[in-house]
Amino acid sequence: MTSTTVDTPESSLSAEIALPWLARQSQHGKLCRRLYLTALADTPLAILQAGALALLAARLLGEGALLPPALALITLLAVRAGAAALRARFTAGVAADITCTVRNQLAAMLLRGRAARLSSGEASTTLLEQAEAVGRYHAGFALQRRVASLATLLFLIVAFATDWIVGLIFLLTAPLVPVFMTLVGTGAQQAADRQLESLRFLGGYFLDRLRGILTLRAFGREHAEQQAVAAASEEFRRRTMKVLRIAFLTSAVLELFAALSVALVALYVGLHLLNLMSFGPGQLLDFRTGLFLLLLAPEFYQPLRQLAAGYHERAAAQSAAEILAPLLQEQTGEQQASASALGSAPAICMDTVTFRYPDSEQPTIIHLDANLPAGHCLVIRGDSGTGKTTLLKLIAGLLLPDAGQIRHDDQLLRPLAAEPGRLAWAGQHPWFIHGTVADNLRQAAPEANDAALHQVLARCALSDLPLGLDTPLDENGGGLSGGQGRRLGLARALLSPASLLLLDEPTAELDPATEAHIIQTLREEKGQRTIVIATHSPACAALADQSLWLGEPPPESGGQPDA
Ligand SMILES: Nc1ncnc2c1ncn2[C@@H]1O[C@H](COP(=O)(O)OP(=O)(O)OP(=O)(O)O)[C@@H](O)[C@H]1O
Repeated sequence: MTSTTVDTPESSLSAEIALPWLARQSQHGKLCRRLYLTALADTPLAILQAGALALLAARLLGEGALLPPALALITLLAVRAGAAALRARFTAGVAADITCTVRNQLAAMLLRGRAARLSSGEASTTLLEQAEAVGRYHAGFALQRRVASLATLLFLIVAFATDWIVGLIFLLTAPLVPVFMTLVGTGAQQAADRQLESLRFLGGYFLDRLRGILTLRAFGREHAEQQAVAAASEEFRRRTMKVLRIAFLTSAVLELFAALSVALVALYVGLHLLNLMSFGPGQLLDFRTGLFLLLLAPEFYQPLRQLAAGYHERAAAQSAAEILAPLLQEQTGEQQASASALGSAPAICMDTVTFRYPDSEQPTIIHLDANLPAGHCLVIRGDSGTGKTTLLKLIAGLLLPDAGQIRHDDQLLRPLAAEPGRLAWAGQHPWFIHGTVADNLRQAAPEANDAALHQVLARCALSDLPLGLDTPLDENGGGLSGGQGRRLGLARALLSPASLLLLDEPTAELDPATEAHIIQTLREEKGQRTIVIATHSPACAALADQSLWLGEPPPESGGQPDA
């Protein structure tokens, strides 16, 4: 059997393992099987079609009824066209299914904040382009590789059974395809890697500039940035063209191989039919058999040509898998660690927790220990940049410690998505949906009635909003002042039924009267929920049942952290 499996020397083992692993996540195994069967069905249909056409031509030139081979030919053509249409449909279905599965898993991972190492642009490129490359690879090249192996074997059996010299021509020329693909493999992979790198850069760069467009205008940088985006786009175009050039070159050279091989078979058959050659089984060759072999030749190379045409899909998917596989495997590990949901207010235990951002040389949190009983309030203090927000994210499970453990109620921290509503977060820069104040509050409690919404607004000193619950908001909180936006974020957290509240600077930039109002609200929450607050405010710090200093301890604490 002529194997068409291609493994370039630079193949990364992790990527090769990851690609089938990703495909197995797909729920639609049935669709994959149907695709495989319709793809396989083409080979026997092609052989029968060549046989029927040769018989019809022989009868046209000689004797015999024309109707049976003509009917058989028409039926085979129709069945083959139907199988091809079904195959195209199943291919699209399988590719979409795998892409969707990969996207869902990535999205879940992003929602849980496991993408600290990915910029927004990279994350969007990963979600859109790379997930699609993996889907295309599994429905295209990976499947065609298996189909081409079996089809090649079947054609060889038929060719050897009909005329061993034609069988030998097929056998000797078929390996040219995998050999050539191996030769172009290194170049194709490098080009695909560079294209992907360029796309990721362009995605991140463009998104960042779009976000900061007002700032860029304020500093008169629009033109310079426009040129920089154009340069990045041009680089991406150049790299894409290189990938396409390799893809076209591969296809063109393989077309040439296939044409030469078909010509060789035609020469052999023609010389024998004209009695210009007198060796091998060809001496006994009649017109019908000769035509059958001639028609079989292009069909023999067809699956291999299709394989070669999709070779760049493999390079693109392999580049994508290098990035996707570690992310998704990390997620599986987390899923296995997850267990049952927590009940009411959790106790929190931090055991020698250490955390370092991937880009930083020094850890932000080093060997941190703390024990917070259920329903208590922990206040985290420290100078700016000492890691208060980072610690809140660690407690939320949005970041994972590099060493040590964080436990909620003696159980290892579970992913947020596994227990929606377990905790509520009010950050320094709350995110809002485009809608009204009521729409945003109901993100936390969809069933809450207007009275409950008014009550929570009052508790957060927001009773005087111009249009009350109908005040319109945009994504950045436009429609409210910065302080009102932060308090609305707090109101949303308080409205949720979460048993753990994580609050980042809830009283920052408030006048003393409003701060006292908010502190009173938070005091009322103590006991019912476990609360962790990061703050610079001494008044807010008075809420603490326990406090934790990050960085240099203040002089009044006697030089000791007061955890
Ligand atoms: N995504 C990130 N990647 C790399 N470093 C980060 C990231 N986020 C924060 N840092 C760094 O980690 C350190 C702690 O940041 P963090 O936001 O936790 O500080 P903080 O104590 O909450 O500060 P502040 O009081 O100003 O809000 C800072 O030095 C910051 O530059």
